[in-house]
Amino acid sequence: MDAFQDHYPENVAHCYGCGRLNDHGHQIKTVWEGDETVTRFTPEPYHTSVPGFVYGGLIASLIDCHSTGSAAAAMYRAEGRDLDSLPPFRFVTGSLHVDFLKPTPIDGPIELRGRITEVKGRKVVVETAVLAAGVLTARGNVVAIQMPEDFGTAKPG
Ligand SMILES: CCCCCCCCCCCCCC(=O)SCCNC(=O)CCNC(=O)[C@H](O)C(C)(C)COP(=O)(O)OP(=O)(O)OC[C@H]1O[C@@H](n2cnc3c(N)ncnc32)[C@H](O)[C@@H]1OP(=O)(O)O
Repeated sequence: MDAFQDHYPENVAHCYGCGRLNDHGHQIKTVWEGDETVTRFTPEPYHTSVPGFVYGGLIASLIDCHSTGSAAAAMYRAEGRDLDSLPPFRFVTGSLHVDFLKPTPIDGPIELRGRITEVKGRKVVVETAVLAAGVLTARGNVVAIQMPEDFGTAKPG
């Protein structure tokens, strides 16, 4: 099955976390499983924090891009639109909160399971459970905001 990220327009497909065109990035892939969004990622040995465990910044990064992708997919779903239909929905991170509940073992795949808890205007809130071998090790809460037309061009105020 195609992942959400396979449908990102080329000009937003370079993100370090989720861009399919970023050779150095994580290139995560997220799909619907019922009402949950799911990303599976296998960490490399160099993603270490304490030996044997995953670096927390990687977990935050995975939650971040899993959530922005989930937000876009949720908005398409809410409008009954195909992921390739135009104009495309693009979401950036307004807020990223992570609770690290337990060390995450590095020796196997990590699963992120997201639930959409709010869709309002340009905002989508995604809650994500991070599991390693079925054990909940972290929880994320992301407020994703539809990218403004002038993103990156507004002058600092
Ligand atoms: C399938 C195809 C999909 C394509 C997708 C490709 C994506 C690829 C990209 C991948 C990216 C990967 C990920 C990355 O790395 S994204 C890179 C990291 N993120 C950024 O650089 C974002 C920088 N910030 C901004 O540009 C602006 O501040 C944004 C756009 C976020 C909001 O500024 P804007 O002026 O536009 O917003 P608004 O004031 O009209 O508010 C609108 C609503 O939002 C609510 N709000 C705002 N901020 C926050 C906050 N911090 N916490 C909680 N809520 C917040 C606000 O209360 C309001 O809600 P409500 O009052 O209506 O309820």
